[in-house]
Amino acid sequence: MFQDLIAGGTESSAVTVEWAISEMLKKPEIFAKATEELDRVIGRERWVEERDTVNLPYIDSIAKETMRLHPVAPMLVPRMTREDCQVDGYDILKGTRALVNVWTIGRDPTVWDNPNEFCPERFIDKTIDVKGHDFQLLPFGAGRRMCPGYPLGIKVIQASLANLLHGFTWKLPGNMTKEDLDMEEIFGLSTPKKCPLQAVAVPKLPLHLYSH
Ligand code: HEM
Repeated sequence: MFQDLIAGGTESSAVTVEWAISEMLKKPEIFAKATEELDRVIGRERWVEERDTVNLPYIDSIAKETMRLHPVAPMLVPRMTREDCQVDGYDILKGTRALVNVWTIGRDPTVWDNPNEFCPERFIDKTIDVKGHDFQLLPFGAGRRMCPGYPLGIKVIQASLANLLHGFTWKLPGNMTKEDLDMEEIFGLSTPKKCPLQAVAVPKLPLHLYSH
């Protein structure tokens, strides 16, 4: 069970961070905004620590925007109705298997402006969170079977993304252009990238910070 918890937690965070950097390589101006925030809040003499993340609203918005477009579990975990009920005028019989398609909710044009555009700014100064109360953004699910690891998951995503952006300048390899970057996903129980991201990470902090 512990192995499952560790594997589930680390894989989900790594997939999310890979999507975040891929989306940013498609829209390089976002790197500049993230770098501005990191330089202002952290400076160039140290790495980002977990306690810093509350002071990094733009990094938080990048994480949320990535989870909106690329939820790790696009259909959550299936539910079974325990009694007959009605949802939005539809009769649902007891014992029906119900799937909540958070992937589609995250791209619903009646809920989101320009839903297919990666735009972290949409979360700036908004209270919308990933704690299962804002039904338009449910990357960790909601209710009694919501992800119990979400406080850890969100912190791992924020801290690792912040450090990867703080410590490195990101580029596409060789002559590759942002148009060449493949954004296809494998659609199943989870949604990893079909083609793993290949990118060049160039250190940008003082060299002694990379020594241990
Ligand atoms: C990026 C990080 C993570 C994401 C996006 C994520 C997402 C999810 C989602 C969507 C569910 C299903 C919730 C539902 O159907 O309402 C789930 C369930 C679960 N997650 Fe996570 N998770 C993450 C990290 C973690 C971590 C770090 C742990 C443990 C340390 C964990 C343990 C679990 C467990 C045990 C369940 C099953 C809960 C149940 O069925 O009652 N997850 N997760």
